[in-house]
Amino acid sequence: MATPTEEAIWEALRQVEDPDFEKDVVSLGFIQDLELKKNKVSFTFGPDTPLCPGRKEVGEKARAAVEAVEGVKKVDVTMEGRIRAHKVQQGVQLMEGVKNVIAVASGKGGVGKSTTAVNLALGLAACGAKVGILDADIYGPSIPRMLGVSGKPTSKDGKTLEPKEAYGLKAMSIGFLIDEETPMVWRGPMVMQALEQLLGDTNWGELDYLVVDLPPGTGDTQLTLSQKVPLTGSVIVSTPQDIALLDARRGFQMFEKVGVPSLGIVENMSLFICPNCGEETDIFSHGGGQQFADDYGVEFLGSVPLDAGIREQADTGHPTVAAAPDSRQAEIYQTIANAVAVEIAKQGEDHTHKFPNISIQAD
Ligand SMILES: Nc1ncnc2c1ncn2[C@@H]1O[C@H](COP(=O)(O)OP(=O)(O)OP(=O)(O)O)[C@@H](O)[C@H]1O
Repeated sequence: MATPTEEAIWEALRQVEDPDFEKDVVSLGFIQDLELKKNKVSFTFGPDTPLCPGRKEVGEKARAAVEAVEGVKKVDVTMEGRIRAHKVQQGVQLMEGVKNVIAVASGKGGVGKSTTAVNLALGLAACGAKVGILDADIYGPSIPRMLGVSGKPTSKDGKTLEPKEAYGLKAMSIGFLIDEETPMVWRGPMVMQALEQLLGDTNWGELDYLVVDLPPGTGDTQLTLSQKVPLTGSVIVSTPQDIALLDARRGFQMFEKVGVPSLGIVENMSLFICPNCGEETDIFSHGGGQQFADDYGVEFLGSVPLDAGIREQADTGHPTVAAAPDSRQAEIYQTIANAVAVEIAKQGEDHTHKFPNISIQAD
C-alpha cells in the first residue's frame, strides 16, 4: 500500500470549503498540528468560532477528505473552537479575559431584544464557548427574570463583583442592584456610574463572548453606553414592523457613529410555526429582514418565529435554548448564534479602529 505524503493531505484539505466563510479550511487557518506517521494522520480542526453544528460538519468533511487520500489508514481529529479576541474601539477600558463583546440593541422597546440576547448567549454556550451576559437595560432589566436568578451580587475580595451563574452562563445585571419593582427614578449619571461599576468591577474570568443587552432606543444613553463598553460588534433586533418602517436603520446608524461594526440583524416575531403541524408561515411580509439587510449592506442573521413557547419560557426563567434544546425554535437560535460567531471571526485580528470624537445629538 502506498504511503501518503503530507502534501497530498494538505491538498485534500484545501478542497474542503467552509460555506459560511466561503473559503477552504486551510486558507482559513482552521487546520492545526497536522502530523503524519506512516499511514496515520492526526490534526486539530480549530476554527475561530465555537463548534456550532454547521462548523462541526465542516470538521467532519475535513476528516473524510483526509480519509479518502490514498494510503491513509487512520485519521484522528481533535475538534475545538479556538476563539480569538477581535477588534474593539480605542479609548475604552478593556475587560481582562473577555475576548469579544457583542451589543444587542433595538430601535424601540418590546421587540424581544432581551429574549434574543439570552438565547443567543445560550446558543454560543451550547456550541462550547465560554459566555457571559451583561444586562445593561437600565429601563427594564429583564435578564434576572429570564434566567431565573436574583439577589445582590457577592464579592470575594470586597472590590470585584461575582457574576451569577445560570444555564452555564455568567450573568450580571443592573437588576441585581435595583429591585425590578422599583420605579426608575435614577438620573442618568447615577445609572451610568452603576453601569460602569458593573462593567469594570465584575469578575468575568475568561470569556469568549460577553453579550450585552442594551436599553431599547437609539438616544443619548445608548450612545454613551456604546462608548463605554469595548464592543466588538452590534446585533440589531427588530420586528417586521420596525423593518418596514426602517426603525432598524437608526440602530445601525447609532453604532456607525461610534465606529462599532455591525454583525447583523435578527428579525423577531415574524414567522409563525403551527403548534399542531409544524408548518412555518410568514405572517407579515415575506423576506423583509433579508431585503433590509441586502439594502443596507448588513448581514441577515435569521428570523425568530412568534411563538407562545418562546414567550412562556423566557418569562418563567427557562429560556428556549436551555429549556427545549432539541426544538425547532432552539435550532433557529443556534443558527443565529453561529452566524454571529462567523461574523465576528470574519472581522480578523489586529484591526483596531479609531475611537471617534463625537457630539451627541438629541434623539
Ligand atoms: N419570538 C417571540 N415569540 C413570542 N414572544 C416573544 C418572542 N420574543 C420575545 N417575546 C416576548 O415579548 C416580550 C418582550 O420581550 P423582551 O423583554 O425580550 O423584549 P425587549 O425588546 O427586550 O423589551 P424591553 O424594551 O422591555 O427591554 C416578552 O414577554 C417576551 O417573552
